[in-house]
Amino acid sequence: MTTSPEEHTPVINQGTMADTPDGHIPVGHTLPEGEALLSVRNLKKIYHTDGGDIEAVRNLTFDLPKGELTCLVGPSGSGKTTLLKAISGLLEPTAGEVKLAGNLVTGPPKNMAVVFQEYGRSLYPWMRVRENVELPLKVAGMDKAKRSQLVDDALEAVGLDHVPRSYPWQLSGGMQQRVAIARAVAYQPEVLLMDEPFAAVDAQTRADLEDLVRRVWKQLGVTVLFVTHDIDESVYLGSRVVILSSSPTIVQQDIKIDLPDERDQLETRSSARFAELRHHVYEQIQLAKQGFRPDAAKAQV
Ligand SMILES: Nc1ncnc2c1ncn2[C@@H]1O[C@H](COP(=O)(O)OP(=O)(O)OP(=O)(O)O)[C@@H](O)[C@H]1O
Repeated sequence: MTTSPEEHTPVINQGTMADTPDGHIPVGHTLPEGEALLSVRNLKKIYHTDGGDIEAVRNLTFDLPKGELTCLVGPSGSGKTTLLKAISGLLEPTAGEVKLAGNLVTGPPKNMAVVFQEYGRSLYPWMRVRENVELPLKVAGMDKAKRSQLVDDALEAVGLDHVPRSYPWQLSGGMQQRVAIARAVAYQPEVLLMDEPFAAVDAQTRADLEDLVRRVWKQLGVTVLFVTHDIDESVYLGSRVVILSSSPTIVQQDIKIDLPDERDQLETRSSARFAELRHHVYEQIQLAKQGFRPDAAKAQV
């Protein structure tokens, strides 16, 4: 039986950000000039390879308002990493643009930090925890007293103030990822991009790290874009979930997550609303895997 995404729409509450009555933010919806911290417009990426062109991202448009925690989910190979690289200025898009606070992104922006999945490769093994966290601040030319205070605060925020002199390889995987998060936090970015940061840690540690991200997000008021292929994680973490289609990628659906702001691994995940939202996102991902494309995309060949 063929299904359409409309048939899978859950009953979702009224939100605040230009959303439709059922809680969906219309695909391609943009905020008025000046309201978005990060704007992605008609972003397209084609990889030119010896074996031919690979159109990874076809046309992506969305805005991130300041202070929101948005999760991006999509099937494997749907272009999540490609998108994040383009947003962080590490990859030049084939067409379209990314703007951060109104400025065109053409290289890694100063007010952005990225946390990758592979913490083992993002930390310098010959530097102690404290030095790893401090490094971007040093590179930015910050004075020693201020650096020291920011590193102390960041290590405390991630619960690692007891191991500042350890080397990364002396720590567990979860602790190493916390060092990577501390480094991003100390840098005080306006936007924090996270690319499947917890994919390589065990389930218990992952739950702790999810709560850490929500805590840090609230404390700092930072705007977060969190990429994951884990549906439960996207619903638990986000105030909004953007669902990507399979490649060549477009936004398939954009939904508000109306769970209470205070989240708890046991309470939230066992609530009826969590189950409903999870079910909805799961169905959308299944549709994406089957090659479903929303109406708005059918005209985009
Ligand atoms: N450097 C590259 N050269 C050629 N093709 C690439 C390159 N990087 C990615 N691709 C292709 O672009 C598409 C999107 O890949 P990407 O890694 O961005 O997806 P993803 O959603 O992050 O995948 P995953 O969920 O497996 O991490 C895939 O078809 C991939 O094979």
